[in-house]
Amino acid sequence: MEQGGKAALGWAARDASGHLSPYSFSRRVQGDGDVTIQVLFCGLCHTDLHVIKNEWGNAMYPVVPGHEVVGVVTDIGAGVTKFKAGETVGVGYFVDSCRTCETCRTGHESYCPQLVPTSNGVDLHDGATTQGGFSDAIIVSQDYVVRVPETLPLAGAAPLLCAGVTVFSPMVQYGLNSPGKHLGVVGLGGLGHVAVKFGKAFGMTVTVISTSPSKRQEAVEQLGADAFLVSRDAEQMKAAAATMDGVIDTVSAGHPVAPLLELLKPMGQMVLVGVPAKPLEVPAFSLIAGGKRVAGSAGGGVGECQAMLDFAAEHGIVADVEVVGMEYVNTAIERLERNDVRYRFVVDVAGSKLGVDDA
Ligand SMILES: NC(=O)c1ccc[n+]([C@@H]2O[C@H](COP(=O)([O-])OP(=O)(O)OC[C@H]3O[C@@H](n4cnc5c(N)ncnc54)[C@H](O)[C@@H]3O)[C@@H](O)[C@H]2O)c1
Ligand SMILES: [Zn+2]
Ligand SMILES: [Zn+2]
Repeated sequence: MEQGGKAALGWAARDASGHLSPYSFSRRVQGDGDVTIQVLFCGLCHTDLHVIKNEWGNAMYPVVPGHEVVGVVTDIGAGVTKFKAGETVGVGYFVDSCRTCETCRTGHESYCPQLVPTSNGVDLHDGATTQGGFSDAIIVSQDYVVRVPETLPLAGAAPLLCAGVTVFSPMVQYGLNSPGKHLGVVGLGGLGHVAVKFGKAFGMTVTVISTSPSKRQEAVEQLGADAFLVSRDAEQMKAAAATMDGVIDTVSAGHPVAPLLELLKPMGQMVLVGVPAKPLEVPAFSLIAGGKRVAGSAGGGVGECQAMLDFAAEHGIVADVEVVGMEYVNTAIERLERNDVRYRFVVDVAGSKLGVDDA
């Protein structure tokens, strides 16, 4: 903990149990170009779950999760021109990057080799572990903060900061945003349900591919999907073979990829955004026959995130959320783990008593 830091309160994971508890810690002092943000709402992304349970082997405990932050600017440092106190803003998966590499210079900051994740990252200023949005306030350089359009409900907007831009960015990059094209969305969770909404707003035909037949009705009737395929039903999958221009795969655990590649038209594009801990099996033949393409995609740049929020506001898109208090977060984590959420938990951080260090 650096000297002279700003006292902060949050909830942290101390070990791989998946359990969070109150944590008092210190944030860096607001510097030139920084904004101080009081956290209002913060979404619970499956990435938080992977990290706090150390499923990717990179947890630096204690970890305060949370990278789908909506808050209000309470203070600004010298030289801040983009934001004023009182404005509603968002912070997503990362809070800093090198600013000079090719990806930073071209607006693809999420691919910077020195990317600083909002939570469980290493602050370029002082080497401290970054602590995320499950806390009272966060201090971020203005260059990594976005404006939340006034018309968006705040709790529903929070998941857009990660889930939203993570699906929006590759959809735009791979041309999966043109009317009339057919998009497959695999996994109907936090990322997947927002992908369906963006796909429909782009004027596409959207098919959800899921292991849970029970999600059919909600996918079609509530989210507006055009069709629903049960991935374990070989006949349904066969009937849909070679019909899709793109498939976006949001699944968080190991699963067969070859049957999904069959859904693509020749030269179709699959985009992996889900991050199962173990490698996926991609048979060469499934790619070569039909000249299919598989890409990965991580988050999106700051400019893309702003464009996504503006598009969401224009089309009235927010995530479907279950808003909970911080005292419920451990139950929320357990429920997320068993896929029992429609479709994102969002913690009402400002409305919760964050408590004091119990360690
Ligand atoms: N690429 C990125 O930048 C990025 C950003 C955010 C999240 N992620 C990753 O994306 C994944 C999804 O995140 P989320 O927040 O939407 O999670 P989520 O838990 O809300 O949704 C995951 C979905 O996958 C489904 N699923 C889980 N196991 C499955 C299996 N074995 N077979 C088929 N379906 C299965 C679930 O039913 C659920 O619908 C996670 O791995 C997360 O870490 C990546
Ligand atoms: Zn995330
Ligand atoms: Zn960089």
